[in-house]
This record gives sequence, C-alpha cells and structure tokens, in this order.
Amino acid sequence: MQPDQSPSLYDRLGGVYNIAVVVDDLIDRVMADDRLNKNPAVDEAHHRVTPPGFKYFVTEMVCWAAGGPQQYSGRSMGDSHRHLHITEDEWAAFMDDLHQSLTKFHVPAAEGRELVTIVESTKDAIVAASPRSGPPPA
Ligand code: HEM
Repeated sequence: MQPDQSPSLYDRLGGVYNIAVVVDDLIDRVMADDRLNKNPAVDEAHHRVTPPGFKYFVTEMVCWAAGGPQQYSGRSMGDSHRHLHITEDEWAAFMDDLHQSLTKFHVPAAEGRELVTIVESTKDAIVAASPRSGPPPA
C-alpha cells in the first residue's frame, strides 16, 4: 500500500484470517439453511461439495473482491449457480444469513455495507440465470 492511499476493504477487515472466520460461519449457515435446501438442486449440491472446499473458494473470492492479493480460481458465478435455479426468495435467505454472520462478528457498519455491495453485485449472475426468477425486464 502506498502511503497516500486509503487502506483496502481487505486490509480494513483484517485480511484473510478475519475474512475466513466470517465465511466459515456464513457457509455453515447457508449449507444448513432449510430455506435454501428446499430447492432440490441446491440441496443436492450442498451435500456433494465439501464444506472446507466450498469455504476455500468463497474465502478466496471475497478476499480478491475486497482488494486482497488472492486470485479467485473458481468458476464464474453464472457457471457455478445456473443449474441451481436460485429464486429471489432464496437470494433473500442468503442475504439474511450474511447479515447474521456480519452481526455475530461485529463487522463495522461501513465495512459490512461494502461487503454487502460486493455480494449484491453477483446477484444478476446468480438469480437472473434462473428460469423460475420471472420474466426478463421489458
Ligand atoms: C441464494 C444464494 C446462493 C446459493 C443457494 C448458493 C449455493 C451454491 C452451491 C450449492 C454451490 C455448489 C455448486 C455446485 O458445485 O454444483 C455454490 C458454489 C459457489 N458459490 Fe454460491 N450460492 C449462493 C450465492 C453465492 C454468492 C452471493 C457468492 C459470492 C459472493 C457465492 C459464491 C460461490 C462460489 C465461489 C462457489 C464455488 C464455485 C466453484 O465451484 O468453482 N455463492 N453456491
């Protein structure tokens, strides 16, 4: 970091050790969330992928998106979610899980909002890919 630059979100969150703690809690919530697992495709995938591997990819992605030195090495959000047919209600449940994890670890409001903005930026690739998410905008 240059002296005249403000610290990245990654640095303000405390780097990978802190980000991984929040992702660990979030993925535990998401994988056990009945609101998500009532979707059979999500339920199948949640029982197929291993929690450590899933946490690894999401941690890597959040670190990268927050300005850390990591390079995200997983699939695109469209490629990894298209087959899951995720609905608006399921998206809302995921965001509720995220807010619970941010609250649990007392992530400061400003940094929490920036993280939520990053996650929201993936919504079109994750939800709009679903044939069940409604008609395309006019
Ligand atoms: C309702 C919301 C979501 C649900 C139900 C969901 C569920 C899943 C499931 C089941 C998988 C494994 C897919 C498979 O291998 O067949 C997956 C992969 C993944 N998801 Fe999500 N997800 C959601 C939102 C998000 C968001 C918001 C992010 C990131 C900001 C994210 C990041 C990832 C990553 C990084 C992978 C791994 C990609 C790979 O395997 O290469 N997901 N998700």
